[in-house]
Amino acid sequence: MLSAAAVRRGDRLAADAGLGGPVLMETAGRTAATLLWKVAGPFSARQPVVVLAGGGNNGGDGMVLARWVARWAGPAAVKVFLLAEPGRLRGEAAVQWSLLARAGVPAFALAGEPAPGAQQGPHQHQNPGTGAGAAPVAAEFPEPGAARPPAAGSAGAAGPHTETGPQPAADRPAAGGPPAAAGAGSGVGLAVDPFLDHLEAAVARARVVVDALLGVGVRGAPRPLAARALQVVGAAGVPVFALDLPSGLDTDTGEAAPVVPRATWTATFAAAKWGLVLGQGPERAGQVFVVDIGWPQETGTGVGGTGGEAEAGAPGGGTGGFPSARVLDAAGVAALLPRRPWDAHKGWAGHVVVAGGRPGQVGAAVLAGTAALQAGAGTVTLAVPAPVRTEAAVHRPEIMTWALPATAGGEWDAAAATALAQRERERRGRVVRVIGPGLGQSPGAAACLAAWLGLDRPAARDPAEGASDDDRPADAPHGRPADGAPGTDGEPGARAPEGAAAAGSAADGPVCRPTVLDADGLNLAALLGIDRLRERPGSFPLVLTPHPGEAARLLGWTTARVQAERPRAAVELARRAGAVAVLKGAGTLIAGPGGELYICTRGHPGMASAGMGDALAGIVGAFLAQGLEPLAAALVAVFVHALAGELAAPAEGIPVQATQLIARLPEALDRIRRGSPGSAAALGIPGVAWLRPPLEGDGAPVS
Ligand SMILES: NC(=O)C1=CN([C@@H]2O[C@H](COP(=O)(O)OP(=O)(O)OC[C@H]3O[C@@H](n4cnc5c(N)ncnc54)[C@H](OP(=O)(O)O)[C@@H]3O)[C@@H](O)[C@H]2O)[C@H](O)CC1
Ligand SMILES: [K+]
Repeated sequence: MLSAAAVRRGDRLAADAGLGGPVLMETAGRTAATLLWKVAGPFSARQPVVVLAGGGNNGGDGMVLARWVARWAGPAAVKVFLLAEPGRLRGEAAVQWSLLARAGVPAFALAGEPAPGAQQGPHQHQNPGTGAGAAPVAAEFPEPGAARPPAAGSAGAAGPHTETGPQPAADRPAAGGPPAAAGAGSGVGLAVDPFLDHLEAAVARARVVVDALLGVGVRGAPRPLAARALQVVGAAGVPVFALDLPSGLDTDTGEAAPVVPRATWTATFAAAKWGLVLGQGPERAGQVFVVDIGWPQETGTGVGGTGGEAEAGAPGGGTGGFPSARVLDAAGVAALLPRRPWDAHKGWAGHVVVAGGRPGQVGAAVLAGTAALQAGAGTVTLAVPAPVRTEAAVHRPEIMTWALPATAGGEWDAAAATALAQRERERRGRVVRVIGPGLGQSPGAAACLAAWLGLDRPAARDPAEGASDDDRPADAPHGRPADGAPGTDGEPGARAPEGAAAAGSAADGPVCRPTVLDADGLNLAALLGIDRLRERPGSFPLVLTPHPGEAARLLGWTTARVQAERPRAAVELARRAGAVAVLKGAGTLIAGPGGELYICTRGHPGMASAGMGDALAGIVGAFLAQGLEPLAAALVAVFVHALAGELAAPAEGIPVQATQLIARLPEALDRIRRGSPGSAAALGIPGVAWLRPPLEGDGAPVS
């Protein structure tokens, strides 16, 4: 997942490695043409493709695509509208414009003044690739006010002609003339209004419109002329296939002016861009495909190396804009999953203690505990205030309950901190805490949290912890992943050293254990101060799972700022807490304390419902309990949670209840192990992968 600045850097690295613009553009345009054919083809003169091209390299990509469609289906199957004066094109776009002429692709462009001394007429395309000798380079597309009548022999001169050869100027359609004349009158330069009229007529009859107007080079909202052309496209109601980004979408933030197209498909090049997953990006981009255009592997990007879904890394770690992130994929997650030895017993898979619940909010703790169980925890206990114990116990017979000291009103009492630690010591095996679901923010709960985090007094190691792994087979793999796991680099999978799994205070006091903080656990931590979390004794594994509101409280930002700067917010949470941070929401982000950043593109809006966060916290706890290091546990949990949410939904966006998601967790795990969800192979085009494969829910199989 890249910022605009990182894309520019990746481009430079590719060029330095000998893969210059022409090669990359040809790969981009041709692969996009193949993909377009697959999703919307076949094309013909009766089912044509209309390409709206801009004067930059995004337009160049569109012209390459047009050339290939013409080659496969004949020139009449495609029509190009260049919203620029051909004489002002430079570099690769100029080369592609002249190649269009040789391919006989019908095209319209804006009229411009011929350059002094420029050759006129059909011969000018003999001078390809320079754009030189043509009009002086303009800094901008002409605006409506600057529209000029078509100048005979001007704009069309350097550009395409028809399959029947260049036509005399007299054959060109007059302004407002019949667009069907595109064959005979192609390559002509038109004033703005007739250009837009022709575009409108062509789009109305098109099978699909390719949006190649603006890519990552866009600055600000589309200017008036570009906006008018995009309006024409949007009004037609024809499916739109966007190249790199829907034109005008901000590459980094996903901000979109109203005219930015709502594409049905977007083919994005080299790696996904933040703007496709943030802000309005997801609703404007439609189904996003990541196209490997051959950036050298050293740039750290591309989809080729994974054998799976989109994986996009940081060329040099991301410069400017947002930090770069890796896209979680099924293959990478599968490599991190814990593998149970055949003789595993329940102690092997650890013990999850959910500390939460209070009168009226017992369900949150129950959901976290049930999710932990379904995700593979060996044993699960709900540690709750005594008055709600029975209520907590009735849901799942497999789950134990501990009744802890409570106030008269049933809230947490400060004495519960020590009571919980005492009960935990009676357990063998790895104990992991999930603190927060339904906890409340009472003074007693706050005191407990500080004690559990070891932030109430100096702490030391828990002597009981030394025996914790005794009942684990000596050679149990603890889910250690293969090194170099694609999609995750393997590094998060390394299991935390045994000693790091727990640190704490004297045997009679509170003990610190691997911990997941969620919900009110986070709100109370915000009151303690996020920076204090770094002071926790022994730096025991800690995973924070805030939603944007909780993240805002932790960081002292507004929720709006967190949402506008999600990548930065996630990295900041992890850095300041010295912990793993999971910033929930559409495109959940997972950040490690060392600056690692991942994004999960799976899941769907139907998962925005009560109890989903509680379930996720429990799942993270389950993978910590099964021996995964915190970053690996968070990555696996987020992906499994999202996939289970997809499996539980009959269709995208249909509401899913937390209990339904939890019921699908074993199936989600199984699918990931088998490597089935959304593999690139299912798409059938090497080097092209879904950023977010189609929903695999009930009744919605991958097609
Ligand atoms: N990632 C890769 O390795 C490759 C990407 N390719 C494609 O190239 C584009 C980026 O190309 P670039 O030429 O840098 O920029 P664009 O084509 O996106 O846009 C530049 C033109 O847009 C005009 N512009 C800019 N802002 C606006 C605006 N707000 N309204 C209207 N017009 C605007 C700009 O005009 P100026 O007068 O402002 O200069 C340019 O005309 C990338 O997205 C990929 O599609 C390569 O093909 C392969 C390698
Ligand atoms: K575009």
